[in-house]
Amino acid sequence: MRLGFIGCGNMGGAMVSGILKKQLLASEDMIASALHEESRKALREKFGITVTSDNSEVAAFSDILILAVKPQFYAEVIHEIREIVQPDTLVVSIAPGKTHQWLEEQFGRPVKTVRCMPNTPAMIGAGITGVAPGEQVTEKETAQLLRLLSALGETEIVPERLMDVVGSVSGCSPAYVFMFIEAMADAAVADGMPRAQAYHFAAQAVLGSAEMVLKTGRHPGELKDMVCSPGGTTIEGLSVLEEKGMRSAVIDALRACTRKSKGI
Ligand SMILES: NC(=O)C1=CN([C@@H]2O[C@H](COP(=O)(O)OP(=O)(O)OC[C@H]3O[C@@H](n4cnc5c(N)ncnc54)[C@H](O)[C@@H]3O)[C@@H](O)[C@H]2O)C=CC1
Ligand SMILES: O=C(O)[C@@H]1CCC=N1
Repeated sequence: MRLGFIGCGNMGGAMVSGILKKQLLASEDMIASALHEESRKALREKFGITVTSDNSEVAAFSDILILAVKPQFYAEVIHEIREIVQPDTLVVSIAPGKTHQWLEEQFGRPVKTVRCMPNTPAMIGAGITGVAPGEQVTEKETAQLLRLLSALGETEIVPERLMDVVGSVSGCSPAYVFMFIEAMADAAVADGMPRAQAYHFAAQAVLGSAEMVLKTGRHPGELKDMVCSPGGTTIEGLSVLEEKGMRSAVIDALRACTRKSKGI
């Protein structure tokens, strides 16, 4: 199976990296395009894959073709490759907001489209990808794609109407989690801890807490209560977070993200 990436920046690169690490494909089976010679050289050196400036070459090579450019470039990129994509090529969109209907309209004919929403933890095999296959895609093709995406972490099929939500809750949310880790570390540094040590403690606390939610199956509120000793230190901090509106800030942020996705 031959895999191609049109554009290979943060997300495309994370996907190539995850797939190579798990050895699901060899570097000879992958191709990517990049706009600038500097990026092409960097990608060749980093991954050993073929890199070209010609999006048509990527489209002609690929059984699975991942459109890994920003959503605003989707229309022009599809215009370049629409005559080259074969009827049995799987065209994978990883952009927010680009519906199957919109994608097909750009191609001007029925195409095997799959909407996927990965996230950057894919780079270390700890991602999660929401997948909504289009009507033209067979179960066998979906299974083949899921096997490939499993190199990036977990995969879950979702109905297309939830793809914008997947975008906010897992596609974008790593940025908010990194921000949370950064803020926790800043506080620890302010109170005297060396910077590197502060990132280690903060990140490990987030990782362990996430694993507790997944592995115990217990409600996050119950796990939170277990940390808050009566009259203790945690509850003091917790009341500050409530006072400053942490919950509603997070809810509003993710819903803004979903709204933006629906409008792209
Ligand atoms: N960064 C993330 O965490 C995630 C990104 N995505 C989606 O992935 C897609 C790519 O996002 P990023 O990797 O973050 O962006 P990026 O800007 O890091 O990478 C896009 C790459 O495409 C190249 N490019 C632009 N126009 C091109 C063209 N006409 N032909 C070939 N290459 C071209 C750019 O030079 C750049 O290297 C977007 O649609 C985004 O919504 C989805 C999930 C998570
Ligand atoms: O910021 C963005 O638009 C992309 C989509 C999901 C994560 N990053």
